[in-house]
Amino acid sequence: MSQPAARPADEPIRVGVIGARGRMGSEVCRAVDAAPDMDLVAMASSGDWLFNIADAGAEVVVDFTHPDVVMDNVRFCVDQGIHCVVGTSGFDAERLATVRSWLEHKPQLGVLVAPNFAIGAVLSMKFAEMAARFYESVEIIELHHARKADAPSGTAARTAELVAQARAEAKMEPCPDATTHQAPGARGAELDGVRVHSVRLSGLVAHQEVLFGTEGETLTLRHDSLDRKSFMPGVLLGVRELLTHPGLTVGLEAFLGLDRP
Ligand SMILES: NC(=O)C1=CN([C@@H]2O[C@H](COP(=O)(O)OP(=O)(O)OC[C@H]3O[C@@H](n4cnc5c(N)ncnc54)[C@H](OP(=O)(O)O)[C@@H]3O)[C@@H](O)[C@H]2O)C=CC1
Ligand SMILES: O=C(O)C1=N[C@H](C(=O)O)C[C@H](O)C1
Repeated sequence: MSQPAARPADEPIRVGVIGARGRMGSEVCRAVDAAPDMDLVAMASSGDWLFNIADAGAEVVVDFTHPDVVMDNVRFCVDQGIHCVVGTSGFDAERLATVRSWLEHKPQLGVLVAPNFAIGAVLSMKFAEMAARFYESVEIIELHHARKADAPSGTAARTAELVAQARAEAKMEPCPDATTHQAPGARGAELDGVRVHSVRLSGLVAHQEVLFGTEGETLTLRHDSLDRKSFMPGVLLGVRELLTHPGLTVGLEAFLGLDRP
């Protein structure tokens, strides 16, 4: 089984992109191309042979594909000893545990799974986690472009998970909700006890509101990605940091120093 080779620090990082023709993948190719410390050595699209990426000597792969195929791509990278930055959505606890198990025998290899690479989205998730214990009610509204394949978004699922953990630690009751009559879906999906509503609208990119409420006040945390360029600094940071962060990292927080109190 391959391990990543020791690398000279002053050489550009050799990066491959899977999903290179997609909305995110094409933006990543442009960002990597423009980064002075990176070389874009391989681009794979659906139907392409992934071994081209290994043959090109990629050290780090960036994956923006589809929840149905991403696990095969990560498995390929781990088998080939290539670090992997994963932006594709669809990761639950079971998938993360599987990736962790693949990495057990690869002590030098890193995989980053980040539900959202935009700094404001990462901060918003952090702020939601902080606010959760102070408000009896919370609901999430995520709003995306109409071509998005999955609902709810990976960001909303992660936000719900973080909020639910904070509420459980504070031993809070379920959110109050007296609804007894409703049209199917009117109250959204329930994730970890948190209601999540998904809007799909042409013209949007990626947006989220976390609504908190308690006696006499509400707090709304809103983040808007208005352009896919908003994700690029985070993706490039992930590529650089993975070289020195073996194992599975979930979320960009650790690479931004936001995992510390
Ligand atoms: N973490 C983050 O910050 C962000 C995450 N995302 C996530 O990234 C993913 C992609 O989003 P987006 O770029 O909008 O989607 P797109 O549909 O625009 O792009 C996905 C691309 O992946 C290609 N693809 C599908 N299967 C394979 C495969 N087996 N091997 C190689 N390429 C493949 C598709 O090709 P084809 O069209 O030919 O099938 C398509 O070009 C989604 O899960 C989305 O939620 C999006 C934005 C930010
Ligand atoms: O599909 C998208 O566009 C996005 N997907 C990610 C998600 O599902 O959370 C990140 C961001 O919201 C954009």
